[in-house]
Amino acid sequence: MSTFTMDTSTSRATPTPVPGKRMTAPSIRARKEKVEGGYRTEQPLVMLTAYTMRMAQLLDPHCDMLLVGDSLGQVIYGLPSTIPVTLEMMCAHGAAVVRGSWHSLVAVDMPFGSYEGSPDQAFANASRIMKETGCAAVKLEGGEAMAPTVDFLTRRGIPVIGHVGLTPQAVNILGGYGARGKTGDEAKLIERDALAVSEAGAFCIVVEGVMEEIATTIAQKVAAPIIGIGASAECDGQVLVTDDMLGMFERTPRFVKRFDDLAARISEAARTYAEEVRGRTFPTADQTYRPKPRQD
Ligand SMILES: Nc1nc(=O)c2c([nH]1)NC[C@@H]1CN(c3ccc(C(=O)N[C@@H](CCC(=O)O)C(=O)O)cc3)CN21
Ligand SMILES: CC(C)C(=O)C(=O)O
Ligand SMILES: [Mg+2]
Repeated sequence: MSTFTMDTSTSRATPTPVPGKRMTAPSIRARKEKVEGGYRTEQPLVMLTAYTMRMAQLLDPHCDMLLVGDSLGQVIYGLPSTIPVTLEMMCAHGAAVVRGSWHSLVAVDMPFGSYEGSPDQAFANASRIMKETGCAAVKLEGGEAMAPTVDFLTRRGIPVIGHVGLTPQAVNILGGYGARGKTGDEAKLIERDALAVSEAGAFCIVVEGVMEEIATTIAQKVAAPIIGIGASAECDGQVLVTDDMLGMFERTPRFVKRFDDLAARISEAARTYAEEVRGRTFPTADQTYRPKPRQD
């Protein structure tokens, strides 16, 4: 069954729109229910990162949400951290991912420096991201300090995903990418951050690189679904960087499971191609334009 049609007016491969089928911020939020003693999620939420149209097409049917992560700084652009990532990069890749998806909610990371200054700055840049990409939500890093900004955006029509625990844009403050919440005091701060962002209106929260105990507490206490990355199975959903999960990266954090070894497969394909070009065994007649033999 073909899921795509070619939109000839733009010559772009675009998904056939299915009205009303795309996941929405309220539908994600509603996956978590109030029960006695806290909150729980029946079926875990599935999120992966995507940066390109074609990858979005392939991942979209299997996910609830696609995240255009600022990890594209490292993954796509070879930058040393997410700090140098620009609004222009996020908009370009965000638009590509929206064009390649029709089912998953697409969220775009707000890059470092585009939202921390004030709620006004955050609104100006988040609305630009939504207008230029067609995404349904933005994600921003930070806890209590960002709660007023999360509140400001959500009251003005912008669904927000929070991100607490290991927040990579704060790498220069944290001093590295080590797991967070190893002391009781730090654990309390991360819990307060998640609660503050949830109460400010975030429809879900990414919790990254924290001890399992914290994830257990937060998942139970916080109304917004908790999407974990390196935060144990106690979360309401999981996210990974797609390139990590496909085995495209040499060195990956401990929390990554490799579901494939694409790096090895790509190297092998390139090696075979080079061998055949050099040995003149590619191209063959099948890949060569020749006049058709006459039919009469
Ligand atoms: N490819 C990729 N995957 C990610 O998960 C990711 C990015 N890029 N870029 C943005 C942030 C940065 N993240 C990172 C980066 C490194 C580690 C890491 O090296 N962790 C080590 C422990 C490091 C330490 O203790 O200092 C580990 O073994 O888990 C973890 C998360 C998560 N995000
Ligand atoms: C790892 C996820 C949560 C992220 O923020 C990113 O890909 O930038
Ligand atoms: Mg990010």
